[in-house]
Amino acid sequence: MATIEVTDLAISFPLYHGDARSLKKTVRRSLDGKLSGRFTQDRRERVLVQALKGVSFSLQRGERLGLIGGNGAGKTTLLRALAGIYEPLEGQVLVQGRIGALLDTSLGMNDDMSGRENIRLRGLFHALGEVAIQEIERDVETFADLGPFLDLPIKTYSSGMRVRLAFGLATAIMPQVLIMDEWFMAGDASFRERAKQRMIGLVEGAEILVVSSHQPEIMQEWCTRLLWMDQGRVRMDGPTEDVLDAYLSTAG
Ligand SMILES: Nc1ncnc2c1ncn2[C@@H]1O[C@H](COP(=O)(O)OP(=O)(O)OP(=O)(O)O)[C@@H](O)[C@H]1O
Repeated sequence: MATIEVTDLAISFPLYHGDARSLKKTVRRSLDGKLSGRFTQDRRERVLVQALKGVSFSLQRGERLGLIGGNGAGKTTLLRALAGIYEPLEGQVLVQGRIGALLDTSLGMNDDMSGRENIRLRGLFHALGEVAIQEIERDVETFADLGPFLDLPIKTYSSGMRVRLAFGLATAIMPQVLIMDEWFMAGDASFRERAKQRMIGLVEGAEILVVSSHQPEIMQEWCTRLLWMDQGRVRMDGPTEDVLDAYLSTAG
């Protein structure tokens, strides 16, 4: 059964810079000699940006969680930590269930191969047999609706075409936990409607969705619960309408 358990998660990034000493000085000067809550230093005196700090929550089967918050709040870092791309510096991320991550359209794709070849490659990666691979190929072909482009190298695709293929693929081999950036809900209205139908199918199968978005309408449409991220911390966690009301009233 799919579950997510995040406990006291902290992630930070060292600030490498051409002139690290002057960067450190600038940070220090601007903070009146002290490092603020968002910046720390490690033992090697490198300046670190605290992308996430003290983040805890758990998700059960069937929950659709939205991440909201301003620029740099930590949403992308949290999605990447859930997908296993970033290792926690402190705390724990426990994800049970097969993960599908829609964070980057080039993730797991070979640019020189055609859409069809990429579909087959994904099937082989998941150790599927020929019959199952053919089924996925038909399914993604119909969903992505790329016409003759399906047999051309994906480096010839527009960004919207890549999204269609990546979305189709990630949802064809059913993940139990779907982790997604709002970028993937881009595309024309008819694609969004079909993507929504497919997502509803996934979530109604009692799996978990975690999605990041700046758009309140997307949150209302897709999520049952919101996590409001602010400066790398969870500012509020609750039902979509409650958190959205509080967030929008602060944003003014
Ligand atoms: N690879 C990186 N190197 C250094 N700092 C980073 C890196 N990735 C993120 N950060 C920092 O971590 C913090 C959180 O960034 P993150 O991208 O998670 O925010 P976000 O909420 O997704 O923002 P946005 O809505 O603008 O995309 C920011 O202060 C950012 O500068």
